[in-house]
Amino acid sequence: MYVGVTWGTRAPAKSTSDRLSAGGNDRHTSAAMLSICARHTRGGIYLCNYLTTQRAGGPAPCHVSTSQPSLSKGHRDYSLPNASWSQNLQDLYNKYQELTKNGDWKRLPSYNTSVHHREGDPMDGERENRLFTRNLDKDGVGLEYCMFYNKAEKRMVCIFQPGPYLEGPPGFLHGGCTATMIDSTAGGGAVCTVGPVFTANLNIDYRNPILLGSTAIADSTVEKVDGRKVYTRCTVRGHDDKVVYAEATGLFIKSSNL
Ligand SMILES: CCCCCCCCCCCCCCCC(=O)SCCNC(=O)CCNC(=O)[C@H](O)C(C)(C)COP(=O)(O)OP(=O)(O)OC[C@H]1O[C@@H](n2cnc3c(N)ncnc32)[C@H](O)[C@@H]1OP(=O)(O)O
Repeated sequence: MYVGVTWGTRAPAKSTSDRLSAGGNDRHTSAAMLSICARHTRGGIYLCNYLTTQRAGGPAPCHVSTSQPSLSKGHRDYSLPNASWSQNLQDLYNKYQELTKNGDWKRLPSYNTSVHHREGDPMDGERENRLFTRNLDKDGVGLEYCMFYNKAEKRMVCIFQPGPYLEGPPGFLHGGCTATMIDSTAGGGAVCTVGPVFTANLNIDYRNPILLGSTAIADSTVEKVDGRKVYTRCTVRGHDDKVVYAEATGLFIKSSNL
C-alpha cells in the first residue's frame, strides 16, 4: 500500500501563530483563531491525496513513499503548518520533524479527499466528498493536525489543535471529535501496519476536557495483530504531557473491500 510522502519543506508560518500563542498560553487561542480564520479563508475545493489503499487481494503492509504524486496537480498537504497553528502545535511539529531525520519516524501528508487517491485510481476530477477531518475551508476553525508514524514501534502520533467550530461543552472540544481523532490516529496506525482496515470497536475513557484552541497529542500503538484483527491502544494527552484527556482501545479489522 502506498501511504504518502514526506515532501514539503515549506517554511512554517510563524508570525500569526506567534501572535496566536503570545504568552505561550493555548487557553487564549480559540478566540484569536476566529479572527485569524477570517483572514485566512481558503475557498474552493482542494483535490488532494490523503489515504491510498490497495485493491482487494493486494498485499497488506503499506510503506511511506517519497515520491510526489500529487504535487503536480497542486494538491495541498494539510499536515504542513499554517498561520492558525499555535506555538505549541508548531513546537511539537518541529520536534517530530526532527525525529524524522534518522528515518525512524515519517510524517504523513494529509489531504482533504481520500477515495480516489488509491494507487492506480484515475484522478477523476473534483469530488464533493471530503475527508471528515478535513472538511472545512478555513484554516484553524476545525481540526489542525499532523501525524507521524514509527514503523518499528507500530506507533502513530497525531499532534492536533481543535478549532472553535468543534465545540461540545462551552469552550471545550466535542467528545465525538476526540473520538474521531482517536479513531483516525489508531486507524492510521493500523493501516500503516497491516493495510486497509475498518474500525470494529472503539472504547474511550474521557479523563479531562480538551480546551478549544489547545494543543494535544493522540499517541497510538498497535499492540497485537491476530489474523485480520488489529488491537490498538491510544492515549490523548496535552502538549506538555501534563494532562491525560482520554484513553482508548480500538479493534480494527483488515478489509479487502477498501
Ligand atoms: C495510510 C495511512 C495514512 C494514515 C493517514 C491518516 C489516517 C486516516 C484515517 C484512516 C484510518 C481510519 C479511521 C477511520 C475508520 C473508520 O471510520 S471505518 C468506519 C467505521 N467502521 C465501520 O463502518 C465498520 C462497520 N463494520 C463492518 O463493516 C464489519 O463489521 C467489519 C468490522 C468489517 C467486520 O466484518 P467482517 O469483515 O465480515 O469480519 P467478521 O468475520 O465479522 O469479524 C472478523 C473477526 O473480528 C471479530 N470482530 C468483528 N467485529 C468485532 C467487534 N465489534 N468486537 C470484537 N470483535 C469483532 C469477529 O469476531 C471475528 O473474529 P474471529 O472469528 O476471526 O476470531
